[in-house]
Amino acid sequence: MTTAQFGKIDIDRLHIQLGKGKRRFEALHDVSMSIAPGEFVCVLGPSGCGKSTLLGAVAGHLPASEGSVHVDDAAVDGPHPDRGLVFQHHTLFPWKKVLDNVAFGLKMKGLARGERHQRARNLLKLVGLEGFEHCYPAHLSGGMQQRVEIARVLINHPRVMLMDEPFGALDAQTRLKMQELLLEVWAGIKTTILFITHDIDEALFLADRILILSPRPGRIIEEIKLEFPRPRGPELVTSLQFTEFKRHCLALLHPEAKVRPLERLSPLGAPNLTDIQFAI
Ligand SMILES: Nc1ncnc2c1ncn2[C@@H]1O[C@H](COP(=O)(O)OP(=O)(O)OP(=O)(O)O)[C@@H](O)[C@H]1O
Repeated sequence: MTTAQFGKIDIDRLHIQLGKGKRRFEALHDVSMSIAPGEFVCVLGPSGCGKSTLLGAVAGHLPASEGSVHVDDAAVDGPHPDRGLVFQHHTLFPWKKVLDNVAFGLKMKGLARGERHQRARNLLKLVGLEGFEHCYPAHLSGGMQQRVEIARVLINHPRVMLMDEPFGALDAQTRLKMQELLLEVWAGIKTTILFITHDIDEALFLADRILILSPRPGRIIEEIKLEFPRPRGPELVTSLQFTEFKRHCLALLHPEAKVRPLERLSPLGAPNLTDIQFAI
């Protein structure tokens, strides 16, 4: 596993207002956080709380109303290929073959055809799509299209990957496979990942740290550090610690369910059964 040098994100007292005139409202309120190079951070929060807005601010698509966003100490003031975006719905060019979709970023940089195709092939291998270089996106499954998306972003060697519910449209089994694939790829390249999801299990499985946002206007209400050992596999989701953390997240995100948050999450590797008194 490599150690990342780049991809530090600093968000300082960020406020974002959206809409115009009387419809103007605050989407994010006083959000501050720092993400270390190579860290995997997931953001969870209720629908409409501003998760995509936060991602949009780091991407440079949405200006701060107050506060700032820095990546590697440079102020974010617009989009940059150093910050790659992956969405739920793919943005592949339907008229281009897989290889040309992935190589597109390098074409923009002026690299020769042979070089860009070679790099695209390497990345397609990394995401398990060797042999599909000459297919058109429409001939691939949803999971395969998301693999192409990931390769397409990785070809720019981004310092930061911004992922907005990238697996939200996939069936449960494909989603799990994609999560494992993403962890494998990330372990190799160690780019910083900021990942938005609605799915508590997904966040717990993937992240080093989870940030939970309040309902609109979004602000950080809790930060959960996860030290589940890596590499992580499907058995993790059935462990006692995983369940504890899941119940804790549920309590914060779905107060109507009256799941009580744990006062103290038991330390990883040392489950304490007396902690599992989830009064409902
Ligand atoms: N361009 C815009 N103009 C006005 N309102 C907007 C705009 N974009 C988003 N909103 C509103 O801002 C709020 C935050 O939106 P955002 O998409 O960031 O939330 P989210 O947490 O990602 O939601 P979801 O989980 O449902 O995708 C929502 O209430 C949304 O309706």
